[in-house]
Amino acid sequence: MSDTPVVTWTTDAPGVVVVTMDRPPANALGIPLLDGLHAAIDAAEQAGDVKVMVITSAREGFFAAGADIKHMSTIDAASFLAYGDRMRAVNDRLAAAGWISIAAVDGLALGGGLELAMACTLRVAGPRAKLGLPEVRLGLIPGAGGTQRLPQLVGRGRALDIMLTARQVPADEALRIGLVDRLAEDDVVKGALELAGDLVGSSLPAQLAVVRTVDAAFAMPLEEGFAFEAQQEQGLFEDGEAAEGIAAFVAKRPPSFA
Ligand SMILES: CCCCCCCCCCCCC[C@H](O)CC(=O)SCCNC(=O)CCNC(=O)[C@H](O)C(C)(C)COP(=O)(O)OP(=O)(O)OC[C@H]1O[C@@H](n2cnc3c(N)ncnc32)[C@H](O)[C@@H]1OP(=O)(O)O
Repeated sequence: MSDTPVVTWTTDAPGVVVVTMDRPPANALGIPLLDGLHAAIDAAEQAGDVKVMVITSAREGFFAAGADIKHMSTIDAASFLAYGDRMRAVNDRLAAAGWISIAAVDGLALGGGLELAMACTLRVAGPRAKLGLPEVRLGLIPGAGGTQRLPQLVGRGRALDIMLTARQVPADEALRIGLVDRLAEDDVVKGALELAGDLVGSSLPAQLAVVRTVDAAFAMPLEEGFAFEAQQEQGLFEDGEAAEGIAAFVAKRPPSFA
């Protein structure tokens, strides 16, 4: 068994961490890779100063090929459930993290690999990116959040088309339908870091409140969503973020946010 870490992380700029998956041959999301992603999230939580996390791949042609089918072929139902829980836990931790996450995809992101990318706040695709949820070809459904997150990004009809046909969506179509947010001409990590650079100057608490409020719009009736929005806005006044942003504007100086 190789002791080469399958997940590494580096800090490329203040507040920005780049997490790289490298599990030969296809970044199948087996236990070693899931454990590595949990460890990277643990490290970011312990650091306490992460504003943006980029998640990418060192595997040529692959972001992540999905759940580890070979592993699934060897386990019983109970282990299958535990495996699914561990995969969903990575996605749920990312979706609720105290930072903005960006999936930098320039290869195949299939099944659980696309579910991982969709659990991130934003997605940047390179020209070689192809994204899909082919689980029906295995007699499965996208069981790590894909049936919930894909329709929120691309709408019901397109989500059904993608999941029912198991097809791979190329980068340009993914941008057009909202499955990815930006296209990088070549170096997808460079593109993700440019996006990170557009994020880090603003208030992270305010950005996280925007993410929570947008997500709430899919989970509650409109009037409750308006009330939740007002509650989030009030919290930003109470924790001083808004006061600092407004004072900085008036004083014509850069804000010093939390
Ligand atoms: C029983 C009660 C349980 C109750 C339910 C409980 C809930 C369970 C929830 C589980 C969580 C679900 C999570 C997720 O939604 C499920 C999935 O992700 S399923 C997997 C989805 N992914 C795929 O289907 C992709 C499969 N791979 C391919 O189609 C092709 O490999 C490819 C990616 C298109 C590449 O094709 P090629 O270029 O031709 O290359 P190869 O096919 O030769 O592959 C190269 C090499 O990589 C290995 N590999 C590729 N994908 C995987 C994979 N997903 N898992 C493991 N290994 C993979 C492939 O075997 C080759 O390896 P080699 O043979 O060379 O050693």
